[in-house]
Amino acid sequence: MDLKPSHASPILNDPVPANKSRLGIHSSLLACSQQDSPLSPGKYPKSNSKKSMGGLDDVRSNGMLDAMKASSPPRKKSILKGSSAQVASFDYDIEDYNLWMQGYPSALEAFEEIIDCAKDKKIAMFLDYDGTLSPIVEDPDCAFMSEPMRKTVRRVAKYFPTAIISGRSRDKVFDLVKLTELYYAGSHGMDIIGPGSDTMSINHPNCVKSTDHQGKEITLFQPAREFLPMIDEVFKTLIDITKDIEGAKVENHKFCASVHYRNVEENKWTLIGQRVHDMLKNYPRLRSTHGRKVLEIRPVIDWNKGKAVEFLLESLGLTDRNDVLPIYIGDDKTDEDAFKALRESNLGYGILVSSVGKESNAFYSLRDTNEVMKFLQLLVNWKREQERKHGKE
Ligand SMILES: O=P(O)(O)OC[C@H]1O[C@H](O[C@H]2O[C@H](CO)[C@@H](O)[C@H](O)[C@H]2O)[C@H](O)[C@@H](O)[C@@H]1O
Repeated sequence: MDLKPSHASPILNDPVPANKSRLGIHSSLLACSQQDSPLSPGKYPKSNSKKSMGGLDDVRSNGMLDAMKASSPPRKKSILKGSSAQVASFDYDIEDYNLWMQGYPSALEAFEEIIDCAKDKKIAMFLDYDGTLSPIVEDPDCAFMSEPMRKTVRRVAKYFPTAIISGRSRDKVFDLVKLTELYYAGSHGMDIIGPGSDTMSINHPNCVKSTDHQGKEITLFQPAREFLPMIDEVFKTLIDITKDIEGAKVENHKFCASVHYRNVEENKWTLIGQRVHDMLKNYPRLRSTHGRKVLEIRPVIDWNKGKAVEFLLESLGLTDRNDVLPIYIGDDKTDEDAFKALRESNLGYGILVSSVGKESNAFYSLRDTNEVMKFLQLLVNWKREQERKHGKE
């Protein structure tokens, strides 16, 4: 089966990715799409705040402050209709949200549609960590995964090749997830361990041999290895330049570093942004991206979560096949690279975890981590039933 679209994909130029480019996908996936969204281009801009801040300084004039403000919407007490979480409601108009859902249908409600596409295929599951498997909390060190979620992910991995792709360091995310049956990609995919141990070529320039926690020999894929000393240096500098800003927190994720401002007074956000921006002037080979109330400092290399998905699929022997359906679930801007990779290759589905309407390259949505768990459980139950029918259980 031809996995390429029948015409040049408009995806890159399309400002309304979720509705328009649904039309550009391969027919096997298209058959599963039930509706096109009536949303108009630019309906959900990345930022709600005013664009021009008067050009007072770099951070304001280059839009960095806007992005910082928009990076996680303010919470509000009202509960969204049908929401499965007590805290998953935000300061957004509910009608607007429901309209948005027409372009990004709930993966729970569209479950039949999804498994219809999956029934003759091998699902490969890719999961983000923060905001997807664990709810967003104030302290990044306390972003624990619930036991029911862990049990669910373990079951998912029993039936489908499953990888976690996180902005955290590989070690940190493993410490939080604690499941040996998964593949792990840390530092936004710049540190991958997994199927590679058996199939990754050690001759690849970015592969290195190492040992895991149990002393077992493994192969790591680390395309930003040369940046290790630079990130260490930058981590120390970031601690230094934020030490007088109450609530700021800096994390070292080995191939990238994070500066959190979730617990910083909003009137200090510009200051943080400005200092990070100034520091980066000394590091032209680094750049900053925005996560949820976090600035992420990372190497300027052509690598991201989307490339990591492609790499893992290849390492798993799952590329150039028409019987594979990758599904990526994530909540953050950095997950958009993975959604985009799947959308552009017409290979599989991105599912955005969000309680607010925002433009995305995902196909479907889930409101919160509870809905993620429900979706994963449905997949496992469906797969078990399939295997039972085919006499495997
Ligand atoms: O790719 P991810 O696994 O989603 O990691 C992205 C960032 O996640 C963490 O920060 C976010 O979650 C924290 C805990 O809920 C929250 O306090 C913070 O505001 C969020 O930005 C992690 O600490 C970052 O280093 C990751 O880059």
